[in-house]
Amino acid sequence: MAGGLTLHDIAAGYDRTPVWQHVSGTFAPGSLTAIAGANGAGKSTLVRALLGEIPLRAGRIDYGGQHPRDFGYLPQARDIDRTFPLCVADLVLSGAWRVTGAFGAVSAGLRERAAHCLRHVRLSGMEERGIGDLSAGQFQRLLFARLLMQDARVIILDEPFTALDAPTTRDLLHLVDHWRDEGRTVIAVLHDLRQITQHFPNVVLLAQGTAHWGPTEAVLTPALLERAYGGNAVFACPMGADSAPDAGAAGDTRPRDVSPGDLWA
Ligand SMILES: Nc1ncnc2c1ncn2[C@@H]1O[C@H](COP(=O)(O)OP(=O)(O)OP(=O)(O)O)[C@@H](O)[C@H]1O
Repeated sequence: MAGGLTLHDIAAGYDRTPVWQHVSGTFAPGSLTAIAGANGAGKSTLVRALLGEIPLRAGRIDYGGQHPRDFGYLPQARDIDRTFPLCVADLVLSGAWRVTGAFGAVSAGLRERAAHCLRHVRLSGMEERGIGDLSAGQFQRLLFARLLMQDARVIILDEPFTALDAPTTRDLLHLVDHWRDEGRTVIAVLHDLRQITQHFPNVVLLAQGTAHWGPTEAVLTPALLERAYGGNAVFACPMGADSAPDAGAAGDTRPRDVSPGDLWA
């Protein structure tokens, strides 16, 4: 299936006990799927398995003729070293490494495309800035510009909106919608359940060592949420994302309590 991925009864882990097992399902071409679950449920482990970074304990992944190295991938912000001496333009252009090679010449056409990608995320005029001098939100916009530059059919985002203010989150969610409209396959690890119910039609909910996979309204039920997040049925919903009920000032990242009933309000 071009642009799709199918998991056949896979398991993965780091020691003798798998983090999760018996995970089966399809990320269809042009689909938008969230990966959800409590801290430690194995969301990043699933991302690593999809990227081929860790071996599977069981099962197989049908990549539909694609190679995971061609996927667009946005790691968690905490995993990125921003002290590296790169400017904004260099980082965006690095998204085209498949075209340019590691030390390849950059054509005028590629520079024009890079400028277009920066305009798309509202970073025009910052081309010469060092990446270490950007705010967290500007840096995340830059990473999305790099993904635009990469032009991948499959895009995997690991906690893309954590600690972002409402306008930045809204802009980047628009970009995700745009990718879906273009027929790209988007997979995103998210903690904000309201964001998932409002923007992601499909979800993989990791709970108790396996996955519940399907349409979001069929998976994020009170029973399965309780299975995933434990007995008190109250969930942290990061503020700053405009999806939070009574969202406060931009940049306010205090946790908020949201009950399962609120999710579909
Ligand atoms: N490199 C590793 N070596 C050993 N154990 C690991 C490694 N990486 C993760 N784990 C363990 O695997 C389990 C799943 O971790 P993972 O990071 O996939 O969870 P997560 O759902 O992404 O968590 P979070 O929401 O906190 O980011 C955890 O118990 C974690 O401690």
